Amino acid sequence: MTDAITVAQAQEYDHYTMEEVGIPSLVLMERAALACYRDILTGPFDLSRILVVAGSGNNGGDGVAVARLLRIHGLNVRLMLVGQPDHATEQTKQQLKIAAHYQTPMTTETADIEHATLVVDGIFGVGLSRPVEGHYATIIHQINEVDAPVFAIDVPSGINADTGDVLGVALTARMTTTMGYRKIGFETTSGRQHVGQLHVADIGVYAPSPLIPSK
Ligand SMILES: NC(=O)C1=CN([C@@H]2O[C@H](COP(=O)(O)OP(=O)(O)OC[C@H]3O[C@@H](n4cnc5c(N)ncnc54)[C@H](O)[C@@H]3O)[C@@H](O)[C@H]2O)[C@@H](O)CC1
Ligand SMILES: [K+]
Repeated sequence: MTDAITVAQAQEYDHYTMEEVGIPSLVLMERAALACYRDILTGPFDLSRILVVAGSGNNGGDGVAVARLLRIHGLNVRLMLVGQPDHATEQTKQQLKIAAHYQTPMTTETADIEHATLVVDGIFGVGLSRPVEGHYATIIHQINEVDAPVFAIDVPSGINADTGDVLGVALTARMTTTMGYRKIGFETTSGRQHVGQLHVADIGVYAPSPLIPSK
């Protein structure tokens, strides 16, 4: 089994793939979203009422793309943004435009958290860099309180992917689909407990290696 990697390595490999290899960020994002969409459809989930919760970073972008894919598939999905849309990354803004094209229903109602049969977590991924507070913490607590299982995109939000530690508050996922490689923090007791069933998605991001000339 290939080695687990750190957050820094994940970010380095992403950067290398986009800048050296030349695969655009949105292509990687689309591949990440398709992998999550496939794992959601084939997973042990009740897909009657899906709530996708998205932050303003690229983890959120993955989430917005997953919501759009589920919508096109004809499922009852709603998208809840927890970040500031105007602070969103360029990729996430583009994903919001595409989701709007397909009339992906949006919600701000916390009642939709209670009514969900599945919550898809696109709040934070490997970009989590400080304890979760404020509105983000409130939403994570509300999701943890309901029965609906959580599907986490890349990293269960609130978990430090290098240590598995909870940064303030974190979601406990039934399943996590992480991009490219397992993360070292997922192998700790806390990491395993929050990640649930782990899938690793090949999205075209690989460590620079002698087999693949980097220059
Ligand atoms: N780089 C790429 O093109 C790809 C990235 N991918 C996705 O992008 C994610 C990484 O995206 P980002 O680097 O944008 O970061 P995240 O989307 O993980 O985090 C969002 C932003 O939240 C802020 N933040 C950190 N800790 C916070 C806290 N405690 N409270 C409030 N805000 C906080 C940071 O500014 C961070 O940029 C990966 O986990 C993965 O899901 C994948 O789509 C693969 C391709
Ligand atoms: K996440």
